[in-house]
Amino acid sequence: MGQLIDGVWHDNWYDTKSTGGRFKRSESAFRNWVTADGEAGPTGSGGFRAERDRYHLYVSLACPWAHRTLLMRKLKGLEDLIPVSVVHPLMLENGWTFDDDFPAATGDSLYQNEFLYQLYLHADKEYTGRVTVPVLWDKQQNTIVSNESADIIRMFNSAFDGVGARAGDFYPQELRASIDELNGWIYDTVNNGVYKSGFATSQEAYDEAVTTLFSSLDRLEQILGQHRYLTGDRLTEADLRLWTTLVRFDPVYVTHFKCDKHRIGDYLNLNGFLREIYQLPGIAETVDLAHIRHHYYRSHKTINPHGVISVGPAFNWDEPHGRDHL
Ligand SMILES: N[C@@H](CCC(=O)N[C@@H](CS)C(=O)NCC(=O)O)C(=O)O
Repeated sequence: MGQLIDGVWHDNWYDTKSTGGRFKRSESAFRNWVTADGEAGPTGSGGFRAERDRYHLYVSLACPWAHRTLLMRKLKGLEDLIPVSVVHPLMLENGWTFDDDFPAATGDSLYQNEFLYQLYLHADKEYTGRVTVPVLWDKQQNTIVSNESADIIRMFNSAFDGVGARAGDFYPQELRASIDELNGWIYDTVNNGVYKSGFATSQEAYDEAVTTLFSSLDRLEQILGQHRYLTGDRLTEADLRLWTTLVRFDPVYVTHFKCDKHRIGDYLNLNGFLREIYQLPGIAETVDLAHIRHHYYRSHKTINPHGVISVGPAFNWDEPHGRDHL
């Protein structure tokens, strides 16, 4: 686990000393957009037109941010348009690697790199910053279009509609204000909240994060008791973004990140919502619990030094979700 500084890899853990034990997530560095016509998107530069067989997605099956992109790729039927490489679940002294000695780890099918940081150097040989997944790669310009999952799912949602994507809009105009508002606090207190709890190195930082996390889960439980999805009766990107954290919660975050006030299985509505989305066509196959559990328990030596993987709770996400009445 480390980062690149002026193009050189340094193996070091997150610095929480300067922030009173608080984990601060860095901003993503590559923020260009694939658009239908190749015009620039909301950030970055233009020149990335939606085309078949031009882009490649690098993910970890363990990572909740990368998982968002796999969900959207699946729902929009982009599997044939945008191939995927999957990193090895362990993220240790070299960061993410392309070792393929773990089921479903593919290696780097484009460049046969050993480490993900080599791909970042391929895009920018002086790169300074974290080396994260997901990465959307452009095979034509040989560079990273984006390493920000929130932006990548927006591109997948609409940019490829003219070149063979499946119909479906998960960020509809009339719900954008509501989706943006939900995304804001869910990102900060839930998606990132579990990491802030787990990576906290002071009691105060942990207490703050875990209290806010469970207040948000209570609030979400209320919302999901009123309607089927977060914004009403339609599945949107806000639901997908929440869901990738929920699916990791009981198998990992409860014990590994000390998010142990309640399990998702204890909440009627959150648990039904988790199951309903899990049961949508194609979604269960995006969930790889072996990658998820091996990654967290074995990569974070500061919080689980011996890498022992807990037995994990029993659950069955195939049971009826009970949300048809909503
Ligand atoms: N804001 C980024 C965050 C991505 C991210 O932090 N990914 C984690 C994996 S779950 C990662 O690659 N971490 C490596 C590191 O921080 O060095 C996004 O949503 O795409």
